[in-house]
Amino acid sequence: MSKPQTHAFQTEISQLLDLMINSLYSQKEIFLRELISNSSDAIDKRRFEALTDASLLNDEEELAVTITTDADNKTLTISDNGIGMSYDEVIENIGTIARSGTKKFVEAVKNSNKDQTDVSLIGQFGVGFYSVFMVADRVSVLTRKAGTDSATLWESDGKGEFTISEADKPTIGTSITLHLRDEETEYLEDYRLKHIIHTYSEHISLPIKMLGAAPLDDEGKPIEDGEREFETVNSGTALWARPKNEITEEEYQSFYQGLSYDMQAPLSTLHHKVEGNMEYTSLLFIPSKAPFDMWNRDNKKGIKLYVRRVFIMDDAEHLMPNYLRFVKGVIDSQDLPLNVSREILQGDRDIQKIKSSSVKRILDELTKLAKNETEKYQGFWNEFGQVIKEGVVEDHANKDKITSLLRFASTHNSDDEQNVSLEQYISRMQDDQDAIYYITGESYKAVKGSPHLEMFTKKGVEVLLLTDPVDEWLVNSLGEIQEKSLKSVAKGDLSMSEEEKQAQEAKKEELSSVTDKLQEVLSEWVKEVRLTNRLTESPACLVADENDPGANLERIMKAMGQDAPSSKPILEINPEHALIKQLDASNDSFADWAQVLFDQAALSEGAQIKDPANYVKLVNKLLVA
Ligand SMILES: Nc1ncnc2c1ncn2[C@@H]1O[C@H](COP(=O)(O)OP(=O)(O)OP(=O)(O)O)[C@@H](O)[C@H]1O
Repeated sequence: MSKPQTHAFQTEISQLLDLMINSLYSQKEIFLRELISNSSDAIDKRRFEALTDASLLNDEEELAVTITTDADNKTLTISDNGIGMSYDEVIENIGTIARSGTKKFVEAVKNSNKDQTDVSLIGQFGVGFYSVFMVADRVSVLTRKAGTDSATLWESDGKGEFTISEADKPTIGTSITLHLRDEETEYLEDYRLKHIIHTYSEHISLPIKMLGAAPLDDEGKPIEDGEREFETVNSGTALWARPKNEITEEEYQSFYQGLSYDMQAPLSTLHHKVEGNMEYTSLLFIPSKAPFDMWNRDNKKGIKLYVRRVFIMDDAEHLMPNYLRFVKGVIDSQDLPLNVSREILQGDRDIQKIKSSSVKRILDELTKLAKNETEKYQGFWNEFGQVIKEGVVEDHANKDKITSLLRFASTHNSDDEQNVSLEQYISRMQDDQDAIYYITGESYKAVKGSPHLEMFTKKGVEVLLLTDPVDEWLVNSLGEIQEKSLKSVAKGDLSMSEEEKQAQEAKKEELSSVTDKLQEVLSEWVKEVRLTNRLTESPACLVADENDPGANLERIMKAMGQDAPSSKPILEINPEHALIKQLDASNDSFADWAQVLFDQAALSEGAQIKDPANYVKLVNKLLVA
């Protein structure tokens, strides 16, 4: 047998271990949940691989997680008969390759208070195994991969290095032994361990076994040396397979926590058993709070696929659309073949049907909440609204339903809460109003103060205030709602009454020398200069041509590192403003005034000006003139 080899932990893992050992003080018990969850994954994998290679599983063997303690040596051992790891896999999986979540986790813990939020991050970031160093000062992993004869022993005190060597192990699977710190011996107590298992791992669909009590003699006293038998301490069954009316709220909640690591109760629980041509069970949860990684569109989705109670795969992307990536749950099919692959799922008609029914259930539930429990729905919208908006673009079949779920901030309200539905907006529209008006921009403050709103405010016309990046795509995808189209207040022409048109024509004549000259000196920056009917207080504003992308979309595209087709805006001037009235095309400083006017118009809609230093110079020059 070869000599043990010593390896250094990868830097990020070292940092993580340092945090585990020195900074995390609360809820240390979750290390057990992490190990049980890894064991359960490993057993699922063995069962799955045995579907194509029957030699990997022997019918008599009961797949289980076993927990034993040794009080004299202060050790706790968690064993499973899962898939196991080869020598190379051990090196890779524990110690060498940091998961993508590791760095983020280290940063998140460093930035947070030392309270329980620290620890609740562990599961979410997928850095589970290393949590053992919160309670142990030495850990050994003995593992043998299914289908092989050789085993591997990994050992470490968590301080920078680990050793690895070839070893003997009579059975397939993994045993992890924790040498508990002196102050952590509570994890040798059966009642404590059972309590943790009930709290966190009750619904793992595998038996978790511990030694039962000593047998009793004829007088009912425990026989000290009597042989103790292993007993299953969790319910060990698939919760979703049980009849709905036999499942308590607490059971649903603890199952949800096992799936999501979210300590809060879910907003809604949807449990359905579908029978008939296609049989399946779905248990879906809508969380109350957004997970930290919701914005990562490549991230795992929360649906686990089972076939006849056999776990097939996690993050089954074909079961939930992207915009519902926050939904967690299980779908268990009676009909799919056990060897179903991702490729097969992609084109499978039954899967499509399961997916569309699941989406319908979730959207119906949200519609119900929006109608009957507005406060609860508002809480949901505040957490997940931005993601739901993606649905309008992504899911044409359900566009109407999703549209009715949308909520926006509006000039009708005095704060930035997104709580106005399109239906409400339409019900408040003025008699002669032909469009749903909106403005997009970087922040609530920027759009609320935008000069583009001046005339709308004066006329009492409501404008939706859109500041989420996705809104730009949303407004383009929405189309007509109750025969009303959406119109940006910062694009194209605004409709005018006959009277207004005539008044503007007259002014146009009067100011033609000014507009022509402005057009000439600003030709590098603007497409056109024209009189406005949008402004009441400001001298000028920039608008985009009807079919141009607009300043906000260009800004967002640039921020995303994409090439934004840049288009020149139209400068609109307010003939009633003193500054415009004073403009004299024959004045020597006309070009300076024109530049200041243009830059101001950009600034007031929250955009950046191209040459700020020049702007300051020009303003100062004009101030002292
Ligand atoms: N009991 C085990 N049997 C087989 N492989 C294991 C076992 N425990 C851990 N591993 C391997 O080590 C890897 C790292 O485990 P770790 O708990 O750090 O992260 P993870 O399980 O991938 O993420 P998460 O904690 O989010 O589930 C696992 O992905 C798995 O490949």
